[in-house]
Amino acid sequence: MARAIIIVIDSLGIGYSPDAVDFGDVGANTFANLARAYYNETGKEIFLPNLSALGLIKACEQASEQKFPYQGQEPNKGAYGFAQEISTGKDTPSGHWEMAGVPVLFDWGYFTDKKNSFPTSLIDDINRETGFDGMLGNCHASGTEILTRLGQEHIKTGLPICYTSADSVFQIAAHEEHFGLDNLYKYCETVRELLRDLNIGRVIARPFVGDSADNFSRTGNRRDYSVLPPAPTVLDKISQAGTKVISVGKIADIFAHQGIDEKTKATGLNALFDATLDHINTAQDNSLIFTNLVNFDQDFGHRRDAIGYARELEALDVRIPELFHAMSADDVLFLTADHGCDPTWSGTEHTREYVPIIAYHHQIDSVNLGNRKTFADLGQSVAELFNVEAMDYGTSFLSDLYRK
Ligand SMILES: O=P(O)(O)O[C@H]1O[C@H](CO)[C@@H](O)[C@H]1O
Ligand SMILES: [Mn+2]
Ligand SMILES: [Mn+2]
Repeated sequence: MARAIIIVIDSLGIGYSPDAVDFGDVGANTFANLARAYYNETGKEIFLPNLSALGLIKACEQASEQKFPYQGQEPNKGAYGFAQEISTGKDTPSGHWEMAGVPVLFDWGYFTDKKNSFPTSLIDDINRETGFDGMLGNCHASGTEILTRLGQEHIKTGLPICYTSADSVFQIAAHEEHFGLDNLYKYCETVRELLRDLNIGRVIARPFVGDSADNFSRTGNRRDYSVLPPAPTVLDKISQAGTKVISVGKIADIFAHQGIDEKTKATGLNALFDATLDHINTAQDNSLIFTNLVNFDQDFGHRRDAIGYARELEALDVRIPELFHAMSADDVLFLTADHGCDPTWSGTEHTREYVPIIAYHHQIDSVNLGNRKTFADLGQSVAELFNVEAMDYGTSFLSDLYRK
């Protein structure tokens, strides 16, 4: 039986979607805009020979009806299309759950006030349950900027740094040594519990190290505490039917550990990629290897670092042939994204965009999958591939991958 590999290039949007106006994101295009910025600042075209051969550039050109500078090839071995999100939010869980066949059609709870973001009653409950005298932050912030601003005070006072964003999140930054990793995780678990009536998607532990504002840096020990997806995802269905579902990176956290049979964590693009390859080299038949490449979003998208993002895409492109080499005759590879995060856009938030859907197996010709109406088309295709009952959302494109 087949194996499937899904790799999420976290935040690689390919052009603002028709509903971007509701998000203030008309004009955003993570991929095209970073390629332009890279060309304008370095004089070089982004070099993506492998991802372009799979159709990534074409998918973006189709989604946005725009051209941008790149060096690569015409699509010649893969299926490529662009998918619109039907979930209400442009956050990571919504994007991942939708691609797994379960869009988020309800509204998340949000902390909308930029300052004094958390309700006083919630802060009181947190202080009482955790035994702390207070918290720092209590505002909207970028996770790196807030360390520069409050990291020192955190070390001095021992109080955790709590912040949020336009996403449905409660984030907690704390020093790995001064505050301690276990204490941070314990604090997060308490907050997760106290948020139960507010419909907040995730509590995120953001541990960091360093001894001054110049060198505070976040570590790979981030942990996401997600609520459960609103319905069984394709991961639950195939896992129950006997497919081994293997998470690489933060996939397991995003799915609240539902429908996951094995997990490997790793930090950084190359380590995540190596872990994915290890699983492709060893996983039994009838497995799904599901990887999230968080660095694109966390280190470049939110940091509004277009040049870094472009270089990271080139670094990913170089490694694509290793995937082909590791894949067996029946294996199917999917590349996609969960939302946009245009590094040339104002602010530091995600952007409402189409995402690419790329598929590859060794016998595939170049196939244009066109405009997909929901990310759930991927989940529906995975359901068909592993022979489980159809999901409620999405249209499978599996047969298109074997069209001659
Ligand atoms: O600025 P940092 O801490 O990276 O936060 C970002 O990461 C969160 C989760 O993706 C988003 O809500 C966004 O605010
Ligand atoms: Mn994401
Ligand atoms: Mn993000």
